[in-house]
Amino acid sequence: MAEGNPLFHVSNVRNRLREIVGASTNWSDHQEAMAERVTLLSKLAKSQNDLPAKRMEDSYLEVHLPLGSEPQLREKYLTFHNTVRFGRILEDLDSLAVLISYSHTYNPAVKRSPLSIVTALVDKIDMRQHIVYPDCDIKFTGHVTWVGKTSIEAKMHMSQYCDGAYAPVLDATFVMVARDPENKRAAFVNPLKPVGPEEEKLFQEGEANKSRRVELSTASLLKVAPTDEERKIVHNLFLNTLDPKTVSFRSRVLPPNSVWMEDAKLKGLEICHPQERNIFNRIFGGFLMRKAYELGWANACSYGGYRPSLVAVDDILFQKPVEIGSLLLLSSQVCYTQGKHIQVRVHSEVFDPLTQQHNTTNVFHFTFMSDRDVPNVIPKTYGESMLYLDGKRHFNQTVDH
Ligand SMILES: CCCCCC(=O)SCCNC(=O)CCNC(=O)[C@H](O)C(C)(C)COP(=O)(O)OP(=O)(O)OC[C@H]1O[C@@H](n2cnc3c(N)ncnc32)[C@H](O)[C@@H]1OP(=O)(O)O
Repeated sequence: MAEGNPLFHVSNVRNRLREIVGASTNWSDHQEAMAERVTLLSKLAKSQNDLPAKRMEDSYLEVHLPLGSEPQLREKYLTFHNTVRFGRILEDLDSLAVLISYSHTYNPAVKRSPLSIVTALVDKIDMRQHIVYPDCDIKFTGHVTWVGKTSIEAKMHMSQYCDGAYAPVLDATFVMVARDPENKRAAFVNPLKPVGPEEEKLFQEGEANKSRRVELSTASLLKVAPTDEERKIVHNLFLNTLDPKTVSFRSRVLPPNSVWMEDAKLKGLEICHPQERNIFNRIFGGFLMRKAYELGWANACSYGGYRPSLVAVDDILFQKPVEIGSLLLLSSQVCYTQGKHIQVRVHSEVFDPLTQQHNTTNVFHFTFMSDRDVPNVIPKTYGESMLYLDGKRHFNQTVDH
């Protein structure tokens, strides 16, 4: 990518974002800052054709996280076991994806961007290396790889400096969505013009990713019945749990080396304080990912009896924004296992104690690996069987066989 593109220190990314949208630094000023943003409505493009096409290099960014050369940064990123907190990396990736999207939509004629860019989906994060060292410098790079009318795909890479060179750690693909200044309606983003065969390929992959997402959501088990093969799997799991001593569909016995799914849950609660807000005064997506990841990790750890490593993250869906002040209920479930692998789903919802209403805000999928084979997780109910199949689908998608 082009040389001379901006290079940021990780701690400057969020300051830069605040400047771009004119966000308040104090919670007490947030209403005033929001009122100012409303005046930017007239700056929105009426159609995508009114916006100049951008190139991939226009959004290319490099961000440094100098864990090796700035030891004072380390504390925030350190686990008890002297590795890097992956939840913190998720926060950095989220901020970077937003800054990349703002770089793509940058308009030198306006001081503040009228767009509110939010995270819609973490399509996937592939780990190329399982251990991240807390005392070596980290570098993130990334740029826009595809755009729709109001959505943007950004790909990012993280690498770590070891033995004289940067070695790849992970590749991440995020989908961001542009909204109006009040974050109420979708807003157009600049078209993207790929240059050369390499960029064409990235763009085509982005197009294919979009079609794949549509296909997956059409085949969702929340909408349609499982396939024939999946039905057989569920029926076999059911048959394996029937008590051979009784002629009954009701007496269920846990097979050896197995755990009922209902016993493989871990739950948590977050009170969403203003400190965790994003530049649009909603809860920061990276914070939600960190909390969900840590709960999912703790569940996988207690399930497998060993500290697991992360293999992949896929399909983190941000369905609804989380308002400041919400009670956020997080619920993690081991939903599929295979050999050393543990597939965990974390569901988060806001609960309104006054109306007693629950609303799903996010669903997260994480694949972990233990150092030894783990017990098989077994569904008992039909609903659990669907979670099991969904977990299996996610597992097959992320882990190479
Ligand atoms: C430091 C700063 C951090 C700031 C970042 C954050 O923290 S953000 C905080 C975390 N994220 C959030 O709070 C977002 C919560 N989710 C939402 O508000 C909403 O679900 C949403 C705005 C993302 C999407 O809403 P809708 O589905 O109603 O939007 P709409 O139908 O208008 O679609 C707008 C565009 O988004 C695309 N789109 C929507 N959902 C998508 C998905 N799951 N995967 C891919 N693309 C998706 C559509 O194809 C369309 O693109 P095209 O028009 O191109 O076809």
